[in-house]
Amino acid sequence: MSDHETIGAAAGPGFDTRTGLRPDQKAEVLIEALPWLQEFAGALVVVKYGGNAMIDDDLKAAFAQDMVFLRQVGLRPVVVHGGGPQISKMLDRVGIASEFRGGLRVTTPEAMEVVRMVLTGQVSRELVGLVNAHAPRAVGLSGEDGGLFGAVRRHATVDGEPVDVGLVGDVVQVNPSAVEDLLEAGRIPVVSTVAPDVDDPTQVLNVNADTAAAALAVALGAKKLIVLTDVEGLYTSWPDPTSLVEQITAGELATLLPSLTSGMVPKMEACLRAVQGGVPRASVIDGRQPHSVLLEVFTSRGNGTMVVPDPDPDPETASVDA
Ligand SMILES: Nc1ncnc2c1ncn2[C@@H]1O[C@H](COP(=O)(O)OP(=O)(O)O)[C@@H](O)[C@H]1O
Ligand SMILES: CC(=O)N[C@@H](CCC(=O)OP(=O)(O)O)C(=O)O
Repeated sequence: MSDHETIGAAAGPGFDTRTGLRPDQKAEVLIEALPWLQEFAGALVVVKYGGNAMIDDDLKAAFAQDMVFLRQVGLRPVVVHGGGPQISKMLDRVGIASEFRGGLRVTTPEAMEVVRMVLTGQVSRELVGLVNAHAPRAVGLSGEDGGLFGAVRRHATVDGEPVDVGLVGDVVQVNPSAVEDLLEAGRIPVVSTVAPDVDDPTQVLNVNADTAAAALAVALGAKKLIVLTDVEGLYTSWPDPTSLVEQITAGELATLLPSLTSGMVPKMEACLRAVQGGVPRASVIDGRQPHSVLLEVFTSRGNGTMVVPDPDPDPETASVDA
């Protein structure tokens, strides 16, 4: 008899040796989801899946299963994926060094070819395949498809000084109809973040995936933006574990932003832009936790850091916080 079977025999009839839960505990987990299933019925949720959270095959498969679960229970998930580490690995293989300034990859024309190839030809394909292993719903598209994104060259600054980051873009136009058509057809769109330059549409630009996810969430009128990364959330004084932030208002985040560094800058800027653009909630969660998206959407505690709008100064029109 295995350890689990021994525990199961002691725990009584109906004990699930696979999950380690008694029937009443299982029922409790399902019932906890009920108010959230009601709250999110039909909701459009943009989920940004960062390359650093694609750590192993089991985690990626669990993420794909979560997307199918969301769609199956009536939400409308849209995946925007990153792939920073995967791009760096491929650049290394072809002998091109990776350099970041202000959290953005310095993108030469040679690097841009690799960025486009890895995002649309490798990372997107893998995610689409993993989702479709559960249900044939995923369709991959990039910012180039159906006029989804238009971008302008980013004029980046570091410590107030202008820096040249090359072929890096900021999304300034979103035509979400291609994504909406897919959602209407019951699909799960999987979006890669390369975008044509609006000033020269034959030129594609490398858009940070956090930034693109925020622009898409605003354009689609999403109910929530969820950003998966490889830390628990935002720390006000990184890496002090006691400084993890559970909830922060847009105003507080705007004040904190100048003190943030590296990958957290585009991530928190994206959450701020999303909330300022009308998305009611933007959360940064730990993608290293299997099924972190399900836990975020369907449990009372959620996890990570949630960015919320500033409180309404007029108590007459202020709504009760969900
Ligand atoms: N204040 C902070 N709070 C949390 N993480 C931070 C902070 N400052 C820097 N980081 C770093 O930012 C990283 C996440 O950004 P990034 O590597 O770009 O992730 P992703 O690939 O998910 O977009 C974390 O792994 C952490 O090392
Ligand atoms: C301009 C810029 O930095 N683009 C990113 C695009 C991919 C991305 O954002 O991936 P993550 O979400 O995994 O970081 C890059 O080249 O790495």
